[in-house]
Order: sequence, then C-alpha cells, then structure tokens
Amino acid sequence: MPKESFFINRVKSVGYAFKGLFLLLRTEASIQIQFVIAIIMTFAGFYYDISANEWIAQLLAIGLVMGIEGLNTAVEKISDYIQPEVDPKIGFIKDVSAGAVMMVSIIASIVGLIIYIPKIWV
Ligand SMILES: Nc1ncnc2c1ncn2[C@@H]1O[C@H](COP(=O)(O)OP(=O)(O)OP(=O)(O)O)[C@@H](O)[C@H]1O
Repeated sequence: MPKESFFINRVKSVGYAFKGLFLLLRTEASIQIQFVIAIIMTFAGFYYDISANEWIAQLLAIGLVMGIEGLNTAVEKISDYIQPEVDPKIGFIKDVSAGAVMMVSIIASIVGLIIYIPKIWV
C-alpha cells in the first residue's frame, strides 16, 4: 500500500474515533454522568492542589472508567442488533460487560478516596 494512502487512512481513522467520542458524549446518559463527575474531579484536583502523581492516578482512573463504559455501550448496541429478543446468552454478555465497568469504577472510587480523604479530613 502506498505511504500516502496509509497516512490518509490513519487520519480518517482518527476522525472516525473522534466522531465516536462525540456520539458517546451526545447520546449516552452513563457517559454524560461520568463526564460530569470527571469535570468535578478535575476542579477538585485544582482546588486541593493534588500532586503530579495524584493527577496521573486520577486521569488514568477517569480514562479507564469512561473508556470501558464506551466499550460496554458498544457491546450493548451489538447485542441489541444481533438479538433484540430476550435471550439468556445476551443477558450474560451484557451483565459481564457491565461488570467490567463496575470493576474499574470501584477501583477508581478507591483511588479517589486515597487521594482526597487525607486532604479533606487532615
Ligand atoms: N436481550 C436481552 N436478553 C436478556 N437479558 C437482557 C437483554 N437485554 C438486556 N438484558 C438484561 O438487562 C440488563 C440491562 O440491559 P440494558 O441493555 O438495558 O443495559 P443498561 O445498562 O440499562 O443500558 P443503558 O446504558 O442503555 O441504560 C442487562 O445487563 C441484562 O441483564
């Protein structure tokens, strides 16, 4: 494949990915809620003047939760597309996908507690 076409294809892929990001933010309530929480936590980070390492942990936690939520949304959409009827296998697939979001959300909450509890209560 010629180099130019490879480069143009990469640029197009980035464009599609941004389109997906805006679609998630515009249409998915769970992502919208997480986005609002991310903004609140960013303000909290500046207010409590958290360290560089704490910013890294917080940003990774936010990115992980929202990224996995995006994949969970994709799993839900594929599931509804391939099987609109009630189906225990689809139920299992959706449950484990939601479980992945829950797993990173619990860890992200713990990261938040580790960062902010000493700043708020000490
Ligand atoms: N086709 C189906 N067959 C069996 N169980 C299903 C099916 N669709 C959904 N479920 C069950 O309902 C739960 C919620 O599914 P749903 O697709 O509404 O997800 P949600 O988390 O409510 O999504 P949303 O982000 O759209 O609010 C699933 O985790 C699963 O247990």
